[in-house]
Amino acid sequence: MNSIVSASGIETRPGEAEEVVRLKDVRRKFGVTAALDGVSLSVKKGEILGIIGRSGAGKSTLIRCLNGLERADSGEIVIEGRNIAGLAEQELQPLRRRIGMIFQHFNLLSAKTVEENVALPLKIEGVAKAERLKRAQELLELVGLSDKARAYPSSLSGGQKQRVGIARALAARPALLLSDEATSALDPETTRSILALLKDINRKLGLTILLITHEMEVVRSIADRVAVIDAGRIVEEGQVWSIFGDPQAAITKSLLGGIRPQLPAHIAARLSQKGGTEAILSVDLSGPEAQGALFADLSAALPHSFRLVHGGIDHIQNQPVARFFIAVPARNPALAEKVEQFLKARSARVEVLGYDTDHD
Ligand SMILES: Nc1ncnc2c1ncn2[C@@H]1O[C@H](COP(=O)(O)OP(=O)(O)OP(=O)(O)O)[C@@H](O)[C@H]1O
Repeated sequence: MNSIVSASGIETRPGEAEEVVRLKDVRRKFGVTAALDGVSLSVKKGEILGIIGRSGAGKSTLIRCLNGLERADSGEIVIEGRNIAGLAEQELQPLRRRIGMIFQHFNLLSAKTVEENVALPLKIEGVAKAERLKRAQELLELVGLSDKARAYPSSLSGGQKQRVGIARALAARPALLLSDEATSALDPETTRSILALLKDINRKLGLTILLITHEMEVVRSIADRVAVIDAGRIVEEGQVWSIFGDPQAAITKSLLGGIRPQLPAHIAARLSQKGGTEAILSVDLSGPEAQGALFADLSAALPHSFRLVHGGIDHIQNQPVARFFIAVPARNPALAEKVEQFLKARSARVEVLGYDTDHD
């Protein structure tokens, strides 16, 4: 197939978006622990990729391999078309500048003013003072902190400190912004404003962002795609609405437990595997099928065949994502079967969770 070499030197096939980052079979062991056990993934230009995983899954090791602080044992780490695995320290430095980073605890220098903090990456690059202060001003305007240029970090709120962190990360016009739990130390309202800022910058500048987080809400609200890492492996990957709407791996279901409707605990506690008066079904569907009148249609087709127990419709990336729990009379197995068939014909994922005798 024909390939095109773009301005950044990356080969792309026609119709394929340019990849800013590509990892291929990256491995890193610490003793017997495989922190990264064959990770392959890519981030396209202008995309926001979220990486989620439980503690110890390998997220920090992945970030450290990407910014060259950690060496992979094997595999390819390609940034803007260049494999950084195996590069010597001096060769790594200019490539490291192509990656901006923001951190949970901001990592600002307390003895420097806000504008000096923002301009620091440019000072390290040897950019003249007037030019770097001009750039710092532009960036402070972008993050809404022009009036704090001469302030010191200690006088700022957590949200303002993270805005400074974002401005500093963008100073050297990076190809990629790595966000390492950047909102984990912030309250929910401040988190929302920082996420809105990141999304805004992503849209305005076409900035590519890779964010590592244990907060599912962060991924839900700004990421385009999500990859789930577990024991050093990517176990699931796809568009956020699709993965959040229909997670396959047990770890993904568990991580998303707090964000997707769950069967209320008191009902779950009394389910048995047979012998109840009602079967409790989970019904998951996303995309266009989740729109509309599924339950009205079911009611019309099979009157008195179910009762809604719990659930709702969310919207992720403008796509409806529905998860409901329904109770179906168990005395008539043929009816329960028809309900299941009806829902599956509408592309729903249906699972019988158990049987209830004591409904409220
Ligand atoms: N320098 C090291 N020496 C020994 N083991 C390490 C080292 N760094 C990471 N590990 C191990 O590798 C695995 C992955 O660790 P990593 O810090 O990448 O996970 P994580 O997903 O970032 O976890 P957390 O969310 O808690 O920060 C863990 O089992 C960890 O104990």
